[in-house]
Amino acid sequence: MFARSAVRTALPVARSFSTSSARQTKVAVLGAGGGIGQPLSLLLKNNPLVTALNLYDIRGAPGVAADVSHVDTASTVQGFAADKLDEALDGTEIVVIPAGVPRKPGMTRDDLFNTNASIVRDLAAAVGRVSPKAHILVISNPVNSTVPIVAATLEKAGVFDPKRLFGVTTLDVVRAARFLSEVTGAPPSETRVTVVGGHSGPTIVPLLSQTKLGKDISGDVYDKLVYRIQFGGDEVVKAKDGAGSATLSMAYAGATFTGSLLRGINGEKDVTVPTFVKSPLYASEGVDFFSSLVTLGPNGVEKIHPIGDLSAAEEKLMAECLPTLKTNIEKGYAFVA
Ligand SMILES: NC(=O)c1ccc[n+]([C@@H]2O[C@H](COP(=O)([O-])OP(=O)(O)OC[C@H]3O[C@@H](n4cnc5c(N)ncnc54)[C@H](O)[C@@H]3O)[C@@H](O)[C@H]2O)c1
Ligand SMILES: O=C(O)C[C@H](O)C(=O)O
Repeated sequence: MFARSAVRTALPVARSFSTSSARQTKVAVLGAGGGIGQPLSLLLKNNPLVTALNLYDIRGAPGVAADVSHVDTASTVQGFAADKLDEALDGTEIVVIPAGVPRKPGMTRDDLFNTNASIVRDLAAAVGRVSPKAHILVISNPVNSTVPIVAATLEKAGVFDPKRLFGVTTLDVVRAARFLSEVTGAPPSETRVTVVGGHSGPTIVPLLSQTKLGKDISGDVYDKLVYRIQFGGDEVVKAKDGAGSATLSMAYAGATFTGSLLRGINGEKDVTVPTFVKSPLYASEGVDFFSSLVTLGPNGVEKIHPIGDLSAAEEKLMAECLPTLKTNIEKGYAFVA
């Protein structure tokens, strides 16, 4: 459908940078006391491009902040209790949102909508009021709906900038690299896969045909690999047996994506990773948000890359993805309207 994109699909992990020329960047984590929030805050404390870290939660953030603040990196850390949201957001350039409830076995991500939609809407409204220029990174599920909820909330407030809103789909990319490496025996650094679409079961579309080591996988091995990438979240939910969903791998993925955005904001060129953004790619089919390779720059989204050539199997996956994604997005919009 589209010409194959020439961009590199490698997943940049959080790396060390010289901070001498880096600008000051205050990052807020909303939901910092949770299963994702705590390790994510620790990993962000370890990123030299973060100069100040504001940790907010309705429960426990000051304790997490006191703990993380002892790590001997340069950034400052402050914790904010439930009634201090505006203070937590003041002056922030990046707001990462892992606030909300996780799944239990037997639930879909969409089953979280009733609880998480209002949490995300209220946090987005506060960001729009206090830090309208902040980049917002949404982790809370269902991502396919919570990102449109944030967009619609900011639109209502007259401050929506589509270049600054991201659904974090990095865990799908992390899983795809890991699982493909298990099939091929090659290290994950050589098995990077662009994963497009959304973040739930059939809306997750791994483009194995565009990878050197994945393009010839077929038959049962292909089907099982795609299924594992699409339903990797369920694997963790089942193994945790009622105690939640992925937290540690998600913290790694969230810190990786935040690190990529920080590098783009700081002027590094060609930082190109998959993320769920307001996108023209399938807008003609009524799908306003879509995850694909995006180049990140000082103002957030710099370029949304074409999907590239799809194999017949991927065309089929895409045909399954789009109607569900469209429904999920419309549900998010409708909640705010
Ligand atoms: N995008 C992804 O790939 C991905 C991966 C894993 C989990 N998730 C999602 O992330 C969310 C969090 O998962 P978790 O395991 O950390 O859950 P958790 O229950 O361990 O933590 C959630 C935290 O959010 C806090 N919270 C609730 N309401 C809040 C509010 N109004 N303001 C601030 N904080 C609030 C809670 O107090 C809690 O500390 C879930 O919705 C989960 O489905 C997304
Ligand atoms: O599976 C979940 O509910 C959490 C997350 O979206 C994941 O992919 O691990």
